[in-house]
Amino acid sequence: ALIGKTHGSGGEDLVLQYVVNNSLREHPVLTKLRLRTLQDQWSIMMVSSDQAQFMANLIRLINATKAIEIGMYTGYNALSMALAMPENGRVVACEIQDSYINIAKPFFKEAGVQNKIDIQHQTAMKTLSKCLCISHSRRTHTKRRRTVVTTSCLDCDGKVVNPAPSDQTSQSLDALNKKLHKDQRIDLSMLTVGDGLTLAIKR
Ligand SMILES: C[S@@+](CC[C@H](N)C(=O)[O-])C[C@H]1O[C@@H](n2cnc3c(N)ncnc32)[C@H](O)[C@@H]1O
Repeated sequence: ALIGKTHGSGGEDLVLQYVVNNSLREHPVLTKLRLRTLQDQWSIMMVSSDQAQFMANLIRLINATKAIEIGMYTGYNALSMALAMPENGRVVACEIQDSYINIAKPFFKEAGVQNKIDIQHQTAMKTLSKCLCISHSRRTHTKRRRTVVTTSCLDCDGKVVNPAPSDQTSQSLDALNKKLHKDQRIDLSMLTVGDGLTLAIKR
């Protein structure tokens, strides 16, 4: 089965199939988690494996020791990032649905990274306000580190390209993409991997 996904041609995308066949290196526990997640009726929400691998490599590249996962679902991306981090690395992962958290937990344990993932069963707003508040108060004491914010930018079916007036999700995503494009405080890249990935790098 095709592991990557795109907004459009999906399983018929031979180039994507080639990319996945020739670059994916999936940890065995990630494979198990992916197969478990595919049994869920909302598995379309899962991050694509090639996108998660890219984010893990980004973590290695900038030696990140902190990541915040907003909406972890069954935890594929959170686990992938935790595996890419050193022992002192921490992924704060929030999720509002406890059924998804319950799926994720045994896989985090099996991969031996449960101590690196701080699961927060609460809304993104609560997690973000807590994390950003802490990082702001620490900024005066520590050396400035590179901050990379990544967001999903295309949604899984590409509706953001021409969002219907009634489609609030795609309208909001489109508004965010346009806002980031104008924001001179960041360097920006929008990638078409998975459901689309924006890299916003604080200047
Ligand atoms: C697209 S899925 C995320 C996929 C996930 N990153 C992965 O690795 O497969 C979005 C998730 O966000 C959760 N969610 C939605 N609204 C939320 C909120 N306000 N706060 C926290 N989580 C939320 C949903 O329950 C869902 O599990």
